[in-house]
Amino acid sequence: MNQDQLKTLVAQAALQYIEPGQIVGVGTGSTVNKFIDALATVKQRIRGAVSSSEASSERLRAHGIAVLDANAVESLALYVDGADEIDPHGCMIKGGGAALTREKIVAALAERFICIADESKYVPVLGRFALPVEVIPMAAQQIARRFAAHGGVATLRLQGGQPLRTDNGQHILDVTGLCIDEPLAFESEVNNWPGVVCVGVFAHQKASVCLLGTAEGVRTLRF
Ligand SMILES: O=C(CO)[C@H](O)[C@H](O)COP(=O)(O)O
Repeated sequence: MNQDQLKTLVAQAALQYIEPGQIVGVGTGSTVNKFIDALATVKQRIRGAVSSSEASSERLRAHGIAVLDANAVESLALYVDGADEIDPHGCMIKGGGAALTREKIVAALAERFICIADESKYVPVLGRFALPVEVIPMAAQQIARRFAAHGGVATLRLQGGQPLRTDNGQHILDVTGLCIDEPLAFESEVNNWPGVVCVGVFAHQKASVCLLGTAEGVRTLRF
């Protein structure tokens, strides 16, 4: 099976967690797009979705799935999203699709985070994937210098030759050269740096379950 087929497999497997009448938290990315398509097949059974990006909202609406405002919801039973990396404790790097801030907000509403990922995302230690960090533009260089003190190299993410603007109107730094072996402490530290909107380490909002697509089928990891 190729990576695309593995994404389809785990996206469909996530449907087993959907219960009648639920409002589903929905992430962002190519794996989640497949989940949204799968969710459309059971849309009569759910009340709607809280979405983590404009792109996911658009896809949900195109399928006729109601998109609710996060402020209108007190809690969600579950949040389904992909990851760029996931470690053996369920901590993740996310934000490859630049939606990390809203992803963390919706994940924080949910009792359970169901991560859907192909096996290439499963790593012993986080940090091989460049860590996305959403920043206020005027703080970008000082944040880059702080990462340099940690051995990281921060690069401003571009789109069409211009700094990418997130759904929140901010910039993204992608940081290479990090070895994130204490994700909880690292997430807390970076969150405290002035100008950081959101760091793409998900340790406080880690996965409860990961549906990992492998050549042998879906492996369920519980954390
Ligand atoms: O964090 C994300 C978007 O901000 C995605 O979940 C992550 O990038 C994985 O994406 P994909 O399913 O396309 O591999």
